[in-house]
Amino acid sequence: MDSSSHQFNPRRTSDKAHTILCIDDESANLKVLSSIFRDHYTVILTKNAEQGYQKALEIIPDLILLDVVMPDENGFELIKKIKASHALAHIPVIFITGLHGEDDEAKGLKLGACDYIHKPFSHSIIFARVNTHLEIVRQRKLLEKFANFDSLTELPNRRKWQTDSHAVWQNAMINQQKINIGVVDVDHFKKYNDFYGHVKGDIVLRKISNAVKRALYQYDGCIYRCGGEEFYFYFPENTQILNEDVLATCQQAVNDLAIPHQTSPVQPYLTISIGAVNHQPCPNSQLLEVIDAADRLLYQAKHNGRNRYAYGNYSI
Ligand SMILES: Nc1nc2c(ncn2[C@@H]2O[C@H](COP(=O)(O)OP(=O)(O)OP(=O)(O)O)[C@@H](O)[C@H]2O)c(=O)[nH]1
Repeated sequence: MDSSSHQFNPRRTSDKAHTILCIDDESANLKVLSSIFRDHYTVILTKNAEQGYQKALEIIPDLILLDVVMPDENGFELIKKIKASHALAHIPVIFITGLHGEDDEAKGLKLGACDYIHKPFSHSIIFARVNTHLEIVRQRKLLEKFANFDSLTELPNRRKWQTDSHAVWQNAMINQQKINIGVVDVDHFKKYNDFYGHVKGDIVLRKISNAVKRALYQYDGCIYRCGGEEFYFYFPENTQILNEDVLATCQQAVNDLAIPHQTSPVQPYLTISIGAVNHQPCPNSQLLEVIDAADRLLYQAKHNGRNRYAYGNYSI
């Protein structure tokens, strides 16, 4: 390895917001890698494949620098495990190795590595290459954020609901756990917009969604913006508190904001209505039917005067 300086201007990814996991059995190599990157990134060092794999699962790094020749399990075996893991497959892996053969390099790239760097390496070149891959990571994260989050409320959006709710559903089915699924809707929001204007409407939508989010988080619940002023949520069955109390907490969190709504026939402040069901997912039940049931209960809550929740069990 040469010791040429790597003190050139790092790009936007150099704010220590990223974590690099280095896996190499040679302490001297780990030391050099650490010295190259530690001023710009969080660097985690591990000395063998198993330790590296466990650490990767624990911290989910942004990039992995991986040696090939190591005792016990080599880097080629480890990358297969990484690429087969749902949690780790997306992480870019760069081989740093003394194996210079064309076949080895081709094998490493075919196994899913995004780059293959020969030892001895230039400090400035490895730094530049890692920077390039971390820039791609940064852009991928940004894209994921745009795709999965609502820009107004910063809540996860309908697309994210579709993936998360499916996972929550499957998990509840496997663990024989009941879940609560519901719909929140702001009361007389059209009247609010008409009277106060859409800009204020946007601001209060953000306040309301944040209040419900904070309330639900206490109970491991999560809320998603799935329509204009309509939000879907779930929270697991909780042995410490009645499910209906969770709904009452959400309701109260919005009432406590005391956002004036002069033209509301319900209260002189903004309120929400909630429809929610308790359900044990099973192979014969479907998420869409459960949401429909929650929606019917929401309608009931609206019909019965708003600023309330309607809750029930849903079984098939
Ligand atoms: N400011 C703002 N308004 C929104 C947004 N999305 C939807 N809305 C408004 O939300 C209102 C929803 O109106 P309706 O569906 O008639 O429902 P509502 O007036 O809340 O009445 P109920 O639901 O029956 O209590 C409409 O005026 C939409 O324009 C948004 O992002 N910002």
